Amino acid sequence: MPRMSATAPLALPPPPPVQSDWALFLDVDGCLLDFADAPEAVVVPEGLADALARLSRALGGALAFVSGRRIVQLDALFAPLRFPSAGLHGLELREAADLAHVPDAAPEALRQARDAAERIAAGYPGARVEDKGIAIALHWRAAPAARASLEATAAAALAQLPGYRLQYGNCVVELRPAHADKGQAVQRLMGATPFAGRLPVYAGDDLTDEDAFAATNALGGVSVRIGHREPTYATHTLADTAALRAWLSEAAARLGARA
Ligand SMILES: O=P(O)(O)OC[C@H]1O[C@H](O[C@H]2O[C@H](CO)[C@@H](O)[C@H](O)[C@H]2O)[C@H](O)[C@@H](O)[C@@H]1O
Repeated sequence: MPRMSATAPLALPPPPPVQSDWALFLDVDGCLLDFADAPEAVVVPEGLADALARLSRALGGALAFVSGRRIVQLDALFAPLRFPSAGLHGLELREAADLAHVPDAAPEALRQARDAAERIAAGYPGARVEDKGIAIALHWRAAPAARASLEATAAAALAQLPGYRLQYGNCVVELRPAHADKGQAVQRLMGATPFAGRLPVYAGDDLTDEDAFAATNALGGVSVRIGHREPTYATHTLADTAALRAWLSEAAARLGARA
């Protein structure tokens, strides 16, 4: 596995144009979509769903979302499209449009942690507790003052939740089962049709995407960091969500015309 740069930021190159023999894995929040103050407030920009559908067809269906969100949320955001997807940071997996692996119900200690976090969030307008079933996300994007209390609640709850881990992200800490990650999701998807035999290419922005960058690199693929977060395992970079969408739109127009 390549070493993550922990000192001076690496001058990473932009990725090459998308090729028809690639398997494309896309993170969602902060990568495909701009951040919003709350999970349900994100907007799918005009034309993005069409571009993804065209690109998916041009790649023989080898385009998947790999997200911290639940797959059901991804389907709702991009309805009526249903892409192969990994949800909950790799805990949920749907290799094809009609297949889903649904994890177990939440343990009692997680429900108690959710209730405790909701009591804290009530004191900070804008703070959010997102209930994702077997995982919860404590958000402070619109209420930075809530951060310390939410982080402390999550850390305390972790002691009562064997098999769980904290997942830090952009203005969020999550309590989630530890037994899967986005890297494992990429490995699993690459073993399935229509991904197998293609070159894996992964785009993402956050800490949870580093597992996928490392897995993609180990498979000889191309990993693309969106934004400037350091250190990273990524081998390539694009400046922001708009640059990623432009890269995908160009590919949809070029490869879609040939398909
Ligand atoms: O793996 P991703 O697709 O990037 O999902 C990671 C988390 O994304 C969402 O939270 C983030 O986006 C929100 C909407 O823009 C924003 O309000 C929040 O501050 C971000 O952390 C989502 O709500 C989480 O469940 C995902 O795990």
